[in-house]
Amino acid sequence: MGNSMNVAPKLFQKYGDTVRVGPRDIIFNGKSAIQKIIVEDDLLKTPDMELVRDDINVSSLISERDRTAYKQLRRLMSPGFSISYLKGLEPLMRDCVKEFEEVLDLKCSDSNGSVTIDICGMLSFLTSDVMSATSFGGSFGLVRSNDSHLKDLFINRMQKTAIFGQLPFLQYIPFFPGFDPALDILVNDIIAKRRAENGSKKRDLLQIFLDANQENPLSFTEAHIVEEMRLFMIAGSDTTSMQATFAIVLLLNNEAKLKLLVEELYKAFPSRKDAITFANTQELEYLNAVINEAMRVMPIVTSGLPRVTSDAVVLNDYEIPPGTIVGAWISQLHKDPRIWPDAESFIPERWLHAYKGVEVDRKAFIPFSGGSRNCIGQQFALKELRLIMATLIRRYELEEIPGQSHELRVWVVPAFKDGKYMVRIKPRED
Ligand code: HEM
Repeated sequence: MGNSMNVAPKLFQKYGDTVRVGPRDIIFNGKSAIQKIIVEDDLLKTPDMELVRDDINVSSLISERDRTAYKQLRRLMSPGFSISYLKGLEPLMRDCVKEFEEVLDLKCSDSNGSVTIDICGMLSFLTSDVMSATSFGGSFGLVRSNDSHLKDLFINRMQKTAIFGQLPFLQYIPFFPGFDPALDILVNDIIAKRRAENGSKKRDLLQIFLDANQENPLSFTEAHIVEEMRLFMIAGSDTTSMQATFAIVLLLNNEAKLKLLVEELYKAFPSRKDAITFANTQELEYLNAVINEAMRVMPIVTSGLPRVTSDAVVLNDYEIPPGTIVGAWISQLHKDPRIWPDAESFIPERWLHAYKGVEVDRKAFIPFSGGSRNCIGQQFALKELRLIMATLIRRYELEEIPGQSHELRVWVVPAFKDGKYMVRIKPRED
């Protein structure tokens, strides 16, 4: 798994847009095949989605495969991602970013003005604080405490779930470490605290889960609440933090592009103290172009989106039989030189006007997937990315520590092989 992001592109290069990688397992590149798999035919997720479940009988928004049950879940959770609801989350998100800034400022002043930090680790703490603050009733405070303990509980559980899903016998081997009960204790404490607050009803994801449980305690059980919280914490934190880190890597390695972004941000926020908000970052053209281009060149979804055919379907001129696993490689599509001139290069300008005579083809850019199973957190993530990027780039000078490897490995999302990305950071003058 760790190296699949590097193997698949080589297979496509060698064999073309359709590569059979197992008896009933085919990976696809090409706009029409990917659009058909993900959007037009909206094929079902694969049975191995069950591997991300703690308990095979307890599904979540991410792992539910049955179309009817999935629709009900999605309808239940959609209010938690509506535009008006997201607007209400802004103060909570901004408080987390403000805390991040205070911690950065303190680190700089304690070190005579500038400091070397692992920006990847710090952003991962920040996005976990944002998820816990906006969705589960209170920030974990990881940025302030610099203690990864709470986050590790979620990550370790995810890893164990995947290991036990593939090698179930391990659970029965004496002394093989099982699930750490600390995660359940943490989540159950959060739930108990919210139930005790009965009077002041918050309208966050946790409350949506609790209300669903109160209405239908048999179909949306306590175990479902825990499962949703666990998976939302994972889907909503390291995805955004890694994408922000990748945008920084690209900017620090493309000085001219960084300069253009800094200019746009100085114009929008002449003083270092100017408030950076959802509204005043939404329309910043170059910032949005940088974010799109970073998602294209260094995406966090680096494996194919796996789906399974229920009927025969024609993809890339091949008739694919029912019961075949078909992988839609969006990361490959995003770098297809037939669609993107200078596909491997970081060129935010292509999002502003035709580049080398070619307008961006929006149907060839689906970083949040499409169809019924698209990312429910897309708008949440974009708003968060704009706040984080505008804050970091407007308020700090960043410089990459030279000689670092940019090599990646994939677990749930890609991570640096060295586990960190070090930058020198210094508050900007006004
Ligand atoms: C840059 C950030 C993000 C990217 C690029 C991203 C990308 C994606 C993609 C490609 C999928 C579809 C997977 C598939 O089709 O198999 C997905 C699903 C999902 N994402 Fe995101 N995501 C991001 C951030 C978030 C955030 C912030 C949240 C929550 C607040 C979130 C929650 C989810 C959930 C719950 C699903 C499953 C949806 C379903 O199956 O109905 N994501 N994401």
